[in-house]
Amino acid sequence: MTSPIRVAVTGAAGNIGYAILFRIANGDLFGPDQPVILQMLEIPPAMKALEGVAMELEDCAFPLLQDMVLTDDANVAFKDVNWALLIGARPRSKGMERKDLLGANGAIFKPQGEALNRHAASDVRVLVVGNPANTNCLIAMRNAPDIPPERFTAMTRLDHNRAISQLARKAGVPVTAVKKVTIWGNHSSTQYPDAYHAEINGRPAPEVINDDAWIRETFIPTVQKRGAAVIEARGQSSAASAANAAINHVQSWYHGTPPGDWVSMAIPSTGAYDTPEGVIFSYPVTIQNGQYQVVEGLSLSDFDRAMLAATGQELLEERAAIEEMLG
Ligand SMILES: NC(=O)c1ccc[n+]([C@@H]2O[C@H](COP(=O)([O-])OP(=O)(O)OC[C@H]3O[C@@H](n4cnc5c(N)ncnc54)[C@H](O)[C@@H]3O)[C@@H](O)[C@H]2O)c1
Ligand SMILES: O=C(O)C[C@H](O)C(=O)O
Repeated sequence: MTSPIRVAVTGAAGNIGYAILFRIANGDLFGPDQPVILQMLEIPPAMKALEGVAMELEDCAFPLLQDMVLTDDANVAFKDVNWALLIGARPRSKGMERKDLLGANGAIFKPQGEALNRHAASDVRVLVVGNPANTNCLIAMRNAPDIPPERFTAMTRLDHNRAISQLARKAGVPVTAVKKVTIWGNHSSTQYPDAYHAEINGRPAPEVINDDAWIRETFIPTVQKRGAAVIEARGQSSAASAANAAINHVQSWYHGTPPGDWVSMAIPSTGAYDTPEGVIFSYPVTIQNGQYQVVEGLSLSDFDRAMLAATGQELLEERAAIEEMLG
């Protein structure tokens, strides 16, 4: 029997937790033959709710769900984990920017980075979803000095998926016709959703769209502000689409990217395309055998460069605001 993969999920009794746990237990991350063990972390007041979620997981009788751990101790939750999905954090409410959460949420990621460093399996890979995701990821990474930094990533896949859908709708094509979309930089309203290097049915997206004003004045701000639009409409931040994007992120990292396409992942900056060092920056990446690589050789216009510079600058400012939390 294949040995199980241990997946830690923090904030497991929260909204995203509720949308993601059942899919993981169903085998959506690693396929239909790979058993999993869910190691779920919550804070003490949410433990009772977590017990209810665990009862429901049990009631699904998922064949691949080999065991569950429910705990309010990060040392227990991260014991021997192969994957850590760091979701637990406060969501923003109407009128807030994600970086307004930095003080409250940043403090969660220092002890979690330390606990991962002490207890995770040697092959651990980390996805940070809790906002502000890039800078929380930086905090966790810097407090886990024994884990190779490239194992720490933050989620811009939801923005990536949003961008695909917007382009497909505008072009009147199925989402599968849209490839090579990129989200550059921060998971924030300064992110740069890049349609200029994208393809639709194998042709340059700007040529197919043939409406540059729409790209600049509608597409880019729609993707940048979609999280806020969902909060405005639902009264709560996106949960099912965020869970779906987290599943996609892990799937791509685990199974690889298909030929002729790439995905967006926020990773420790490589300095590529003149991006700032020492932050978690989202790039276009291809993935093979569990290793991601930034797509090289894209030619950037002045507009692209200005957009990258703006989001890079915001990441530097976020880092400066939490400098004391970096190990
Ligand atoms: N990167 C993205 O694209 C993206 C998308 C959607 C949401 N988010 C972010 O994900 C986070 C979670 O969103 P949600 O809707 O599930 O929120 P939620 O409030 O429904 O759930 C968060 C859960 O985290 C728990 N929690 C708080 N502190 C914790 C800690 N120290 N350890 C473990 N658990 C802890 C809470 O008890 C709660 O159950 C928010 O920060 C939200 O902004 C990110
Ligand atoms: O926008 C938010 O605060 C939630 C999330 O980051 C999103 O993009 O939907």
